[in-house]
Amino acid sequence: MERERTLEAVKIGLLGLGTVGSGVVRVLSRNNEEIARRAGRAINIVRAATRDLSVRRDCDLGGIALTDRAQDVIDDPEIDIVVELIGGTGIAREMVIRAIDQSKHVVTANKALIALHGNEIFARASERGVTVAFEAAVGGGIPVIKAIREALAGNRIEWLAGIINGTGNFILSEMRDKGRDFEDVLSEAQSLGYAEADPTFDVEGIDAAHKLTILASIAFGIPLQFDKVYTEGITRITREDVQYAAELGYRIKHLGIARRREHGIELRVHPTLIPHRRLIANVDGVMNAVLVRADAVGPTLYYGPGAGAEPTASAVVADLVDVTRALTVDPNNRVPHLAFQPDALIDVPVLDIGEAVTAYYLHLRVQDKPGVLAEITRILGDSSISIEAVLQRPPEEDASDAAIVIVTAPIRESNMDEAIRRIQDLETTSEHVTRIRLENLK
Ligand SMILES: NC(=O)C1=CN([C@@H]2O[C@H](COP(=O)(O)OP(=O)(O)OC[C@H]3O[C@@H](n4cnc5c(N)ncnc54)[C@H](O)[C@@H]3O)[C@@H](O)[C@H]2O)C=CC1
Ligand SMILES: N[C@@H](CC=O)C(=O)O
Ligand code: NA
Repeated sequence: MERERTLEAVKIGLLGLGTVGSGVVRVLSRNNEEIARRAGRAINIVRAATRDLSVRRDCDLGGIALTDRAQDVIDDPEIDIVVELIGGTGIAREMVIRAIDQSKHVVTANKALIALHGNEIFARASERGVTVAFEAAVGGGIPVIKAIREALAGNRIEWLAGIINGTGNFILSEMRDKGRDFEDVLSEAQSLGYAEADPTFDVEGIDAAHKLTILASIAFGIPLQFDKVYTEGITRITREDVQYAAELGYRIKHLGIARRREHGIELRVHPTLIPHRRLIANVDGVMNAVLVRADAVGPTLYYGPGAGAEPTASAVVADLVDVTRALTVDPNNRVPHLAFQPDALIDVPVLDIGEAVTAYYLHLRVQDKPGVLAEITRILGDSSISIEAVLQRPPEEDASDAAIVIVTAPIRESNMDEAIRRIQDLETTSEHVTRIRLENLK
């Protein structure tokens, strides 16, 4: 009580008053007292920047001074902590570096910025003795960065797999459960504030790849390496594949997977079949989940809203509380940005996707003739690929070809590439073989 009365409020400068920025203003104002009791002093936003001053906002600004010049917020000598909620890697990067150079702490929700420029930003922050906190950058409101970085610090992490894009999971869930169209659900995700400014980042897997880059770094103690992530989005998933997967006992989810292997690390983002009984297969809508397998604790699962104004604000405000406590108690006693001490990061190679080992779902159309399946199984056998299940559909009325769906045992991706090439070359098969990776996640 004594401390709360004697310490001055921490002064925050906010960059961006869109979906997340407005959420932060609302949460900080509504829970002000509770937050001060946790942080040891009040946390007040005193100045905010937005690109267009005339736009209507979803929050009451109270006494917050407004500007359209982000640099004015940073250069204000009163500001202790800068919150970056503009997004992108242009002005956002410039402003974060400007804040660090003025020895100001930064809180950001910007995964693109951390994945692409985090190595540079954290090095600079460490030199200046400031913190750049980024809990909101992965899994929105789920405290997954904190969990991996702090609560699993006694473990050797073996792998993690996550549904880490709320927009994409919302689209897949609505398409499967309600038969809605892709474009229609995407528009709804945009109006709910879930999607990125450029929604191709969500649907082409780039946003998930940004997040996987960050998760892999804090899980394995490796530098951030976005350019090494193999990335596929959700745009080519068809209703038929969703149905066939269901008949075989699987759900299709868009996953980011980071796995430690003997000679390196797999980093991949793609649609994935998961047995329908797994908890993570039942994570729907805007919810995200990250499953982490570590040696001491075993499997742990982190679940919650992956996007949206207040869930994301929840993570931003938690970071503000953390930074405020560090300022108040002991500025030198900080958790390292990437969980491991900066000089202890190890540059373990990231494996090419051809070296990934996973099971597969294959869907192809074949001429309705005897012996076709035998030819396909021979080719798979030549590449040492075992078959676990087969679904055959008779041709639809008037059609001369029929669908075959095959589930294989785990195999190296390069073996599967070769087998698919040979299957596509057969005269009896249609040119395109759909391949979706399958993970048991045990
Ligand atoms: N929307 C969500 O659910 C989540 C978003 N994020 C991240 O949070 C960040 C912000 O996202 P949103 O709030 O959704 O974006 P938004 O587009 O709703 O808001 C961006 C804000 O930045 C302002 N802005 C743009 N350029 C500016 C400039 N030059 N100077 C000052 N202000 C400028 C805009 O006026 C707007 O107020 C992004 O990095 C995003 O990836 C992270 C987790 C969830
Ligand atoms: N566009 C992102 C927002 C949160 O990170 C998503 O949909 O997950
Ligand atoms: Na988070």
